[in-house]
Amino acid sequence: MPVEHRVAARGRLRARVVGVVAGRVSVPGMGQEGEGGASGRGRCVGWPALDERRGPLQASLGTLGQRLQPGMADSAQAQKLVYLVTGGCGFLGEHVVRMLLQREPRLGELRVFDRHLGPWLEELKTGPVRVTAIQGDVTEAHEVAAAVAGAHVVIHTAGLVDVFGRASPETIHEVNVQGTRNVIEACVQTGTRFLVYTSSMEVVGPNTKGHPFYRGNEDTLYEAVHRHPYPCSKALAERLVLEANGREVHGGLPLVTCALRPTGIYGEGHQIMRDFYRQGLRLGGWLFRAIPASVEHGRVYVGNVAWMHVLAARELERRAALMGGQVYFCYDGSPYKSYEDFNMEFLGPCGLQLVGARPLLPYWLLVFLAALNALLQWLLRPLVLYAPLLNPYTLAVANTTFTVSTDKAQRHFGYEPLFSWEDSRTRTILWVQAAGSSAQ
Ligand SMILES: NC(=O)C1=CN([C@@H]2O[C@H](COP(=O)(O)OP(=O)(O)OC[C@H]3O[C@@H](n4cnc5c(N)ncnc54)[C@H](O)[C@@H]3O)[C@@H](O)[C@H]2O)C=CC1
Ligand SMILES: C[C@@H](CO)CCC[C@@H](C)[C@H]1CC[C@H]2[C@@H]3[C@H](O)CC4=CC(=O)CC[C@]4(C)[C@H]3CC[C@]12C
Repeated sequence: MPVEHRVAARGRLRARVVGVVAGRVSVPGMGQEGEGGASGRGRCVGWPALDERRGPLQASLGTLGQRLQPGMADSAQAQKLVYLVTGGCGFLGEHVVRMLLQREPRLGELRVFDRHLGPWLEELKTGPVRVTAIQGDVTEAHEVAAAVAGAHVVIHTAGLVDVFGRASPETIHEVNVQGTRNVIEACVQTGTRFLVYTSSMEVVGPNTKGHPFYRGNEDTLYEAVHRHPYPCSKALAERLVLEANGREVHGGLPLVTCALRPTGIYGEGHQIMRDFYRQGLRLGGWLFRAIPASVEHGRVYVGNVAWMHVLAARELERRAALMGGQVYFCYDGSPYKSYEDFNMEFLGPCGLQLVGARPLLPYWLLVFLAALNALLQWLLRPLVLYAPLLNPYTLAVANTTFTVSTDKAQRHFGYEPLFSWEDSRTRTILWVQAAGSSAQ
């Protein structure tokens, strides 16, 4: 039976903590290189500047937890640490949570914060590490503060990933930008010193002009201009995180932050891959090529993205001067291919075929269909949510080369992919097969 625990502070209801093994929320106590970054400091057309929106976090810590000891002192290296993963029940978040439990020896308590808690969290509570499930919303500053209080490290993956028009631009901004601001302010107020933010390749591009980004790295010059609410929000949030590096947190020590920028993530739990599989099954085993095979789209395996988060979080203290305020693309040995050809690496062994060596429809017709979908979405909005995969934005992303080639994470914090391409491929195929058959 999960224990339900409500954390009260300042007389208000805080985030719901579900299943705290020992019924306790806070266990506090612990502690630039010139590389600039592939722009990402781009412009968001039609979006407000950072400071035009909400002010700083208002919530106080109230009675929550003990006061933090500043920093993780050398003498306390063996000390067990408290980690918080926001969005810990999402596609990437679940992998980060499991990776931490498997590969972080200093982990003493793992707080999993999400708007929607997954039932799989229950199975984690029998292990040696205390797993604290916290149902909360990153847009609620007091809920975030309650969850952060006493944590040594925050991995902030929570976000609204929507490029299909399901959510309003305001909601995307609220979750991705204000939510991130709340996380930063909570760190500052509680004395939490280490923050790893899950950014995105979308912070850089593809831009609105469709310029290719061909095997670029964090220093590649690129004109980052965004119009879509999702990349705009990720770019603004990333900037907040990087600018917060060096801020004094409660206790007097500096906040150390970095941002990881995955390209398109794939692997177990990837819903769009599963949707393509089901669509192929419905079409009798066929998928139809829409994008030229020559357009390269960057992809990275979820297990390696999770591993990169764990390593970055671990090394942030020791290598604060080098890593603080830095951005890192997420990369591994996944091959450079078009979006559709890459998907076929998994869908092919599951019995699907991609028809056509070249796109079956002329590009202008795809542009027309994407625009039609956008129009239908707008017309139908008062009645029903129409949000197909194809729209002008997704077409532009899928049809513009964007791949990375870098070793910055290896140089800065010793990252090597944990999973080879063969492992990543096999794991993903097994998951697609299982996810597909469970849908039958
Ligand atoms: N999926 C991809 O290909 C890529 C994702 N990313 C980033 O990685 C992060 C994770 O993305 P995914 O795992 O793919 O998405 P996801 O949708 O599977 O996971 C996001 C999680 O955040 C939670 N969440 C959303 N709004 C929340 C709120 N207001 N309060 C608390 N929790 C909230 C959701 O419930 C979900 O569990 C996001 O920040 C996204 O921008 C970056 C690059 C590529
Ligand atoms: C034109 C269609 C023909 O089959 C294919 C449409 C595919 C699109 C739905 C995807 C193509 C590229 C994807 C995006 C990309 O991987 C980068 C992303 C990074 C993120 O941070 C979030 C997800 C995404 C925007 C991802 C979303 C789906 C695509 C647009």
